[in-house]
Amino acid sequence: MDIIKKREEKVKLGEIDNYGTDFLGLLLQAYHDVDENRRILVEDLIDECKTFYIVGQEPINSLLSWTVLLLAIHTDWQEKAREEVIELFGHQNPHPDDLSKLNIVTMIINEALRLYPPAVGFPRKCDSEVRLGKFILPANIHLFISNLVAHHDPGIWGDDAHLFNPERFSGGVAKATSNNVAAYFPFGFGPRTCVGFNFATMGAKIVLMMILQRYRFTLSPAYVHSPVVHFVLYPQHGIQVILHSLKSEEGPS
Ligand code: HEM
Repeated sequence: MDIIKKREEKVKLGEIDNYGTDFLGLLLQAYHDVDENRRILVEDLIDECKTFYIVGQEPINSLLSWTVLLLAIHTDWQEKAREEVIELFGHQNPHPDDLSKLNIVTMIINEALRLYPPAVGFPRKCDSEVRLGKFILPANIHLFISNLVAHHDPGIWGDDAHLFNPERFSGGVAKATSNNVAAYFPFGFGPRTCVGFNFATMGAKIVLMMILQRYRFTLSPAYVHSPVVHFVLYPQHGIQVILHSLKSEEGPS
């Protein structure tokens, strides 16, 4: 509330002439909208801030944790990813405009999201009776649509569904799912699909690349595999890896 009040105060005192063009600014404009029908309540404003604060961090932390685990085990893919990053960016910080050039890193992120989707599913309610394949779903039924289940279905992904194989995404999602793209939905689908999709994948790629530029990592014997769902899918006991600085490997410079 402090941040909100400070911004409102600045507008009141004429220090700034609008609430700002960032997300909070847009929410504040909606809260102060002169048109009653468009105006939002202070509770809505606070709820939106809470939602973005939580969903803006936890799922990305989850994605990065599982990706680091997978690459600590599959060091061949870690090496391939590092080669790609060094070739594209050298030791410079990656620039968001160049992320579309990434191939291997994108395949790895896709595969990590398949095996360990941070949001393992989402609830839906049928407004009216609907046919879903051979099922008739009655009105008002509550459903939990699990991407975790779909992402591990050998009928879609093949016998290696449970294995880490980023190569399956080399031709994109359509090829990986044999043109059944709805079978892969780490960010949901339809009108309520994740609004943070681009931000999340961009952030995760940048952090991963910055780690790859600086460290080789292997799995610590202390690691105990125990994925649990508590809002997101996270490693209950953390992910212990051993970092090897690439600077020290290169020798003194
Ligand atoms: C790896 C990271 C993320 C994953 C896997 C993820 C996944 C999801 C999923 C599965 C949904 C439900 C979609 C549906 O009901 O169809 C969702 C909704 C949402 N996500 Fe994300 N998310 C991630 C990051 C983010 C970030 C960074 C933000 C914001 C900065 C964000 C904001 C939202 C919001 C606001 C919704 C609700 C959309 C609505 O109900 O209209 N997410 N996300």
